[in-house]
Amino acid sequence: MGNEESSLSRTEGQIDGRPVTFTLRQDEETGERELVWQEHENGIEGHLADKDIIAVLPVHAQIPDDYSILYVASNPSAANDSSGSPVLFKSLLATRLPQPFIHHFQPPGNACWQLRADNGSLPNLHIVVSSGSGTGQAEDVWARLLKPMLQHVCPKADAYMLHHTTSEHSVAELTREVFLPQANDGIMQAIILLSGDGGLVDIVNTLLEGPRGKWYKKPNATLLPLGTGNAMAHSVGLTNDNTLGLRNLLQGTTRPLPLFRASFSPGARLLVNEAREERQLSLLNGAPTVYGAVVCSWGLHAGLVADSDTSEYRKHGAERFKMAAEEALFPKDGSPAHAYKGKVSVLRPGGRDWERVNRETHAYVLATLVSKLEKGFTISPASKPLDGKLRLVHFGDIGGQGAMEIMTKAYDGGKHIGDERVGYEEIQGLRIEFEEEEARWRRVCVDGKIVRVEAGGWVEVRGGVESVLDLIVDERR
Ligand SMILES: Nc1ncnc2c1ncn2[C@@H]1O[C@H](COP(=O)(O)OP(=O)(O)OP(=O)(O)O)[C@@H](O)[C@H]1O
Repeated sequence: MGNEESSLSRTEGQIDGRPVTFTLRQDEETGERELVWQEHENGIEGHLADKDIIAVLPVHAQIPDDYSILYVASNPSAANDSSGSPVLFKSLLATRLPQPFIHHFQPPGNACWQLRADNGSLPNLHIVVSSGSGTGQAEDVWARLLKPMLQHVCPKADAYMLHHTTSEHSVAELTREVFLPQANDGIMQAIILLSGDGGLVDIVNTLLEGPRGKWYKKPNATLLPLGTGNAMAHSVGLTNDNTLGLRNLLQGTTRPLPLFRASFSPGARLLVNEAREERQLSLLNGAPTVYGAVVCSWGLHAGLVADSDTSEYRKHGAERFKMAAEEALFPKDGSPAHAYKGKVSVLRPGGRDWERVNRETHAYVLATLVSKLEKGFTISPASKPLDGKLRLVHFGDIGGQGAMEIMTKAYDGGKHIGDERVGYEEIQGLRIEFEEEEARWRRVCVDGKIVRVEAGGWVEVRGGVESVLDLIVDERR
């Protein structure tokens, strides 16, 4: 958008039928941009911040001056209700908007929203409302944000299938029963996921479990970030505005979602139901296997994700990770932070041999495909959205205080990688052989899921898995 002085940035028009003067403004200090209008009749001023705007859409080809501005406004009742949608859907009808504004917010010609129909047929659109994600906002976000927006942009508002999760198995079942068979039939599917990283990972794992035929057509998925960490959403930049993923949904294009594979020794089990139960993992060539798009870790990170995965901790949102970290680094019984025993080896890009990390004990071993694990926590600053590069972050037993210093630097824009105690590099593979007696020190985190490995067991992580899903990302940001 231009500045206030440009003639292009000031027009005479209408807002919901009332004559106004539009101006584009940019705050000199913050750089934040907004559309401002002043009503001719009464001088009342209105404004819309750039960050609140979802899209600007033409109303009809025969009335080229008219556009709908779709935007969000904060939900006043959300302050006292942790399951309330933080924002609500709104729209305005605007006539003769400044051209730079239209240019900036009109979805590009290749935006997926317009491509979601195959050969002119209706899009096969699925909406997955994951009621157990995060602090339980998905239902209200569906009702007060996404649904009204779909009714606005989609002339056939019932041309979608709505799925509400009822258990931790819901997304996997839906994928097994609907997404995978349809993909194998060559049907194009678009999935809008109101969830955290977990929903995405459940879909990917189930797609990879089943046989994929010759006609397999990758579904595309878009996220409304309603989990706790929302690592993928933060890392691809879709939380840079206030629209809870809606701008990304209307303006983004498809990109293959890179994946890694974590293979385990035969006794590895998935922990569920707050670690009260364990489940078998799917087998690939006889080895229990999980796929991930975000992170595979052992040590402090895996421990705090596992320990904080209770309904009591979940009430605290992303704070739960910090609370569990505090307890792990400075245990209440006064004991030191745990030194994790095991052999860690890496396979470097282009290398053929595994190379041992020269250390007997470890505090943090984490391989990731993304830059951020939660808002502001930049674990891998070199990672670019969906670049498919697996990176390792690791450090040894440096005590609770030392680990806290490193975590604090990670929250400060990823400065930890400049700390000499931290190892950081691109890798092709990671292998850990566990040398711990106690089971809780043999827990591995794969995208929020916790796998417990048997005594003397191992895990091996490899990048470069064939993508089975496209993610919608607005790369223009
Ligand atoms: N209705 C439900 N009942 C029980 N479990 C559910 C229900 N809906 C979703 N779940 C489960 O809750 C978990 C939510 O995971 P998700 O990743 O979406 O959110 P999160 O863990 O809060 O966020 P993140 O992974 O981004 O930190 C998943 O394991 C999912 O299977």
